[in-house]
Amino acid sequence: MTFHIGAKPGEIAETVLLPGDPYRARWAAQKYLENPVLVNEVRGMLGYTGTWRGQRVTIHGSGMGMPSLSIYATELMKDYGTQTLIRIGSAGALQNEVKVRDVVLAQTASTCGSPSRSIFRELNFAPCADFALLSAAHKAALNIGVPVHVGGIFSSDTFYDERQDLSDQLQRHGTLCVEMEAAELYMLAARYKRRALAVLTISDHILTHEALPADQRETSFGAMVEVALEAAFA
Ligand SMILES: O=P(O)(O)O[C@H]1O[C@H](CO)[C@@H](O)[C@H]1O
Ligand SMILES: O=c1cc[nH]c(=O)[nH]1
Repeated sequence: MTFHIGAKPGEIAETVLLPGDPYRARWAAQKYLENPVLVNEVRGMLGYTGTWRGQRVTIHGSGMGMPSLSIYATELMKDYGTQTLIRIGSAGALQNEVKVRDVVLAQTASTCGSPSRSIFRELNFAPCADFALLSAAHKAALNIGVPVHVGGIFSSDTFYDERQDLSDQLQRHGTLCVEMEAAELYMLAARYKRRALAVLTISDHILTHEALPADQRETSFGAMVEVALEAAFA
């Protein structure tokens, strides 16, 4: 047990999928894992361990934002020995060719600040995905047939953006989408020498304001979960 995770030693798998939403963790575990067992519910942050094609997997909520993600990712790596961490999140599209329901694989994630900012001081560290996971996820997305984009994303500290100038520069420099956790996940994985990837589903479009209807969220998130599982065990 840790401050924030109630699982006993051995109850967390070496591969963990991390949705921001704990209810997405429950949905994905019940839909994709064999024999999912609830291993954490401290603060309502649900985590389930089961198997996928015979391989042990945990699906655990990370909460919203980098401070929350950093707590769970750090405890998973340091206290439970997690080796592979794949975020399965929603994101807002920043490019016209990136459409609602498309999958984005975050090759790198820019940020204005994250919990790791204080240790990097003046260094603008460039967080990046594990290449083997990224490559396997791309192959899996092509096999599944879901539209997929690979490139840079933005991990924001704010959902309600007040910086149109920043959005304009991100868009101008080819940033595919915005979400709120990947940059810190990649920084932590680099620090602890683990594998990390963010697989994202576009839930809304920053330019067109199109959004995924609530009743289509689950079905649209399925491809992302399948891509993450295929990549983890490729
Ligand atoms: O759908 P999740 O994984 O929570 O991800 C996105 O959704 C939340 C904001 O609504 C933030 O956590 C953002 O990163
Ligand atoms: O952080 C996020 C997540 C989904 N959609 C957004 O616009 N922002």
